[in-house]
Amino acid sequence: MSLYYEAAALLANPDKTGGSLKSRVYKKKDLKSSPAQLFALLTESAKWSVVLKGVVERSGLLAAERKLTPVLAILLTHDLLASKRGIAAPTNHVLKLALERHKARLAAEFSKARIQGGYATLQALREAIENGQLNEEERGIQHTAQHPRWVRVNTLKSTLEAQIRTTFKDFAKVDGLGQITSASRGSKIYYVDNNIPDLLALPSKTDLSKNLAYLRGEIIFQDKASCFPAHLLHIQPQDGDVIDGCAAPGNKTTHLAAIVQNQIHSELWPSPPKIIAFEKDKTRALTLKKMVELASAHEVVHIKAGRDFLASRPDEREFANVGVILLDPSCSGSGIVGRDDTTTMHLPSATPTEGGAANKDKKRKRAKSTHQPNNSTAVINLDLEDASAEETAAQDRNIDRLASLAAFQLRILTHAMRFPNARKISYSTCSIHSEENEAVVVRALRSPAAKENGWELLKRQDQVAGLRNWERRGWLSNDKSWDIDVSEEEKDAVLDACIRCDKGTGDGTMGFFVAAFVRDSSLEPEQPTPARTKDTEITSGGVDEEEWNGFSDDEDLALVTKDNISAQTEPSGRKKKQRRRK
Ligand SMILES: C[S@@+](CC[C@H](N)C(=O)[O-])C[C@H]1O[C@@H](n2cnc3c(N)ncnc32)[C@H](O)[C@@H]1O
Repeated sequence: MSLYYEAAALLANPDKTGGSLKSRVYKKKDLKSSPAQLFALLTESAKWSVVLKGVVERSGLLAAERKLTPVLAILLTHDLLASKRGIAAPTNHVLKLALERHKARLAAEFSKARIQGGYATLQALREAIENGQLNEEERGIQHTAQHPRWVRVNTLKSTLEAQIRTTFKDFAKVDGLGQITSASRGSKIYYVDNNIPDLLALPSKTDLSKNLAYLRGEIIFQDKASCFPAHLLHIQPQDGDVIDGCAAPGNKTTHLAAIVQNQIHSELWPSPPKIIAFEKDKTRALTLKKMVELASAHEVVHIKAGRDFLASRPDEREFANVGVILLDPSCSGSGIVGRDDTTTMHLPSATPTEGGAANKDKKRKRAKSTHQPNNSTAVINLDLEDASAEETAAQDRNIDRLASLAAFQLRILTHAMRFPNARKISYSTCSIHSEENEAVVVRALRSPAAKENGWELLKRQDQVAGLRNWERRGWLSNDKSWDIDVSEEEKDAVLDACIRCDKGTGDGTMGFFVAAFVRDSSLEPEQPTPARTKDTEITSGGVDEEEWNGFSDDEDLALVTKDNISAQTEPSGRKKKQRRRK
């Protein structure tokens, strides 16, 4: 099989092998071509596909050459037009012959696209592609603002000042984010964010992956929007313990830990607080553990590996001092922007005649994949590395999927509302769909859990300064997303309390949503009732031990035991005293 057929087969992935593109290429046993050559061909072609898609479409290549698929067309035109080596096949190879027949037309279309895009030379176009500065629009290639590389300084290990003095000593400070999003490759500049403390923006392709500060966990790559939930909770010493209900890979958990740790020396803090981090998926819990340890958050964070937050009992003694809950549940991921370790292959559509009945019988060979040849917006999204993302980007807006995600998100939110001493909850998603966002918030407010326990939305005027001033508030992505009877006044109040980040804006964030709930302070919380013996058995030692499938030194179990002991010996006046201080 030629290099190109092998590459196309790897993309089509008919066996549905999991993992990143890199692991699929390098782990495949029976390859004829070299894995390095295959990986380079696929990733480079994907980068260039933003330009090559239009070139192939305008040349009529797919209509004329029936043996070509959209993927093969991109791979071959890449090597023909953009690679110094040319097409890696013998002169008489059927694919090479097919491309050679259209070489003049393809080259002309390629030059036209380059000139229309404003690139005087091929080298200039190459640099723009390397920098990810091109975006596909209907009529050609366009420049696009770059998504910054956001870096949160982990104050558990370092300070903003120390990082500026060391890691970023060769970088110049700029006053506007615009200078970061329009910076050219390799620019050594940084911008200190004015909404979130200890957050820096750097030009998109700044590679810090081998930097010591990153490897030591002193800095963490975290999108600005993803820092909103922990900041919005505005945790105070008297708030008690914190639950992170959906924790892996741990960006928000470690952010919470940094916030809590900064205040730990406060006299107001009645006892060392803990952050209880639930993660249902055992594999992701391992990533969480690594991240927590690297960030030096392990003294504060107690990981509940493989544990479902929905199965937790709010009235367990262990949670008696939980005053704050952060919920960042699984969502459609529709707000995610391409990470540096992802790439997209844009596929050319076939000619208008291709989908016609006459052609249907011709049984043309087309690689099976997520794309359809006649879909002009067809893309294949590729994870290059086996990185652990907060969420996986959604391919489409599937109504049924949104409805089931929204039902799960509502369940998790209303479950949190039943923790007897909880006073603050944040709810966030990296989705742009209001079905998963504003609609979940309204339904939660209407739920018995909210009404019985006196939960209401944290109004904009009561939000922490950096987020009160944030201009992007809630909105409805479509009228049907909110099929609840809500007065205009109520709707305005809800939308104003909700915070949005939109992708592709000058804010340089991903698409994101967050809202916070607070408890009506006139309602005295119920004293937590000790869980019955049977329930204790269900949620502690015995079952955990059976289910445990992760770390060998079972710190979760140790914690449960310790907490149970401390709960039993804790003076009962402590919680009352704390509440009086509020
Ligand atoms: C969006 S991700 C969380 C990202 C994380 N908050 C961060 O900032 O790094 C959602 C996580 O919740 C986990 N999850 C989903 N349902 C859960 C449940 N019922 N209990 C605990 N974890 C859950 C998923 O496995 C996934 O790792």
